[in-house]
Amino acid sequence: MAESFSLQNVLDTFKSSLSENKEIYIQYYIAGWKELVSFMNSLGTVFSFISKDAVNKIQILENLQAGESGSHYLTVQSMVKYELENELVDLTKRSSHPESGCRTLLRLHRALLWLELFLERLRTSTEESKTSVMCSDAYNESLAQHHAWIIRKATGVAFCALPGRDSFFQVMNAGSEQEVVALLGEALALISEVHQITEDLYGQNNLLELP
Ligand SMILES: CCCCCCCC/C=C\CCCCCCCC(=O)N[C@@H](COP(=O)(O)O)[C@H](O)/C=C/CCCCCCCCCCCCC
Repeated sequence: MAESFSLQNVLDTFKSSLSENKEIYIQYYIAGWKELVSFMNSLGTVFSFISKDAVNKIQILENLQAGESGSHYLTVQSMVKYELENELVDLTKRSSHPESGCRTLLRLHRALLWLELFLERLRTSTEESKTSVMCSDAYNESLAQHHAWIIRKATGVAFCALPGRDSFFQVMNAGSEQEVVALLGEALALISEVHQITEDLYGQNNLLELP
């Protein structure tokens, strides 16, 4: 398991991603994902195909931030405005802008819903609950509808290799079970807020189905 991983770190980075006026700083949003990916890497090579895709998407966003138009990629709101005003988003099929920031962040945004559903299941789970079941139920309610059959199959296999509930509670590094449950509640409120702000922004701009 990743030694330095803690749920508090994830909570802190997502907290930093929200500005006073509820804009989302891409740098911290990405940092939250990096924490999660480092945890996933510690679970074994069966998860490599998932973490490679997440890392690839994080890298695309980091490249945009480091590029000559980087100042427009400060927040999700400024990115959406800039890319739409400058016609930098493929809206109906992938063509001239296959790796726009809007499209790339949408994939992570959908995965954030999976995370929210999974953590909520963990929070309310009992000793008998199976992480593989919680994880695949959350996946089926969120990301699965956006994935091809082959990805759904591979993902199902990977879920079977997940460690048990006790290991998850330990790796969160948040103390006793009651403390973990309390911290999960706090993290969930924040993740849900970040998700909802992005969902509303993308919905208002018809960006929720970007190819
Ligand atoms: C104590 C905390 C517990 C929670 C720890 C969670 C750690 C999760 C870390 C990272 C999650 C990975 C995020 C994956 C992003 C996937 C984006 C995506 O949907 N990509 C697909 C579409 O992209 P395009 O082809 O349109 O560019 C792509 O096809 C996907 C390929 C790989 C499979 C993605 C499966 C995602 C499953 C998410 C569950 C992860 C389970 C990890 C369990 C710890």
